[in-house]
Amino acid sequence: MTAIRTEGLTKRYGDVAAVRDVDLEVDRGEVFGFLGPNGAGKSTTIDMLLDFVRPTGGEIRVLGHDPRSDPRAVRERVGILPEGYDLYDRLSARRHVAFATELEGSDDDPDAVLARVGLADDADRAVGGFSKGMRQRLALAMALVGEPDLLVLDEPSGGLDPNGATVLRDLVREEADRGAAVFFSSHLMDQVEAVCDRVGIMNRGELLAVDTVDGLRSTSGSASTLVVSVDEVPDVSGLTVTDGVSDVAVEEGALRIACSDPGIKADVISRIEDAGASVTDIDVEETDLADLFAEYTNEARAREVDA
Ligand SMILES: Nc1ncnc2c1ncn2[C@@H]1O[C@H](COP(=O)(O)OP(=O)(O)OP(=O)(O)O)[C@@H](O)[C@H]1O
Repeated sequence: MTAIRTEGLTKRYGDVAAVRDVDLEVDRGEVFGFLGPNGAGKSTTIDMLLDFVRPTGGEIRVLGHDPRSDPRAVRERVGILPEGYDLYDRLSARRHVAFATELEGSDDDPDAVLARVGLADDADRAVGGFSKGMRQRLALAMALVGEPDLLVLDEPSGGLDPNGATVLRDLVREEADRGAAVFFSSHLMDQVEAVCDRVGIMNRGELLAVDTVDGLRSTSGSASTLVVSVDEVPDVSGLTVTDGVSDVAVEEGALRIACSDPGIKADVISRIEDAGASVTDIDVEETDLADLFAEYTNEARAREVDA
């Protein structure tokens, strides 16, 4: 079942197109990472999914409902970790979660929910004394109450230490495995890369690409970079025309060969040897999501400058 579907989703603020013509589909059981630089339109998109902001154009369905005509039906089944959330400093962590269960009409045990986010030992403490990361864990616990069909997490990694980041990753996978869709926005590429089935890259209101991380790697033309150290740099002008090689650079006794086809590496190495060089070392650098993200957003900027 589709958890989120948008068609031509658009939001204008005067001359600013915060979100432009976005078509998006996220399924139940899927973890979808929503990436983009500041001002890309991520929060505006999330706010439209939850009817906190009204679109100026396009269609939206969340869990089969139009949030504009049926916001309650949507919010009842969605667990939300908003960008800015309110906690009550004098109340305990347990009281916060109990409050969320009352609102949801859920019979979840608040202590069990707090244990999932690593706050079991702090259940009785007033949250006024909580650190930033502990507050973030508590807000996440409140979003988990009631087994939502869709989790919408706006920058969920904020303030989390490495242990908290692991807890978050495990929780996200558990929720997807029980059939929930997880839609989260983030600037932290390694978090997104580790946990997402697919990612969408937003820039200046436009959804530039939607794919798996591997899919983005192969369409960007740089799945990985082969770094081949040689005793003497040979003439490799023929290499760039090889299918599967998207770029060749020479750098301090090494050739850096960007490969769009991961299967081309052995062939590339034998061609370097055929050109008369002795290969002294070979290293493979996978293109990470941060590189891909920079590539997509820089390309979009270059197109705008050209236009
Ligand atoms: N209420 C508003 N009035 C006018 N412009 C707005 C409003 N809300 C958002 N915008 C504009 O819409 C664009 C997208 O903003 P949005 O907050 O959705 O970006 P974002 O991707 O969530 O950014 P960030 O990562 O910084 O949170 C920005 O240019 C922003 O200035």
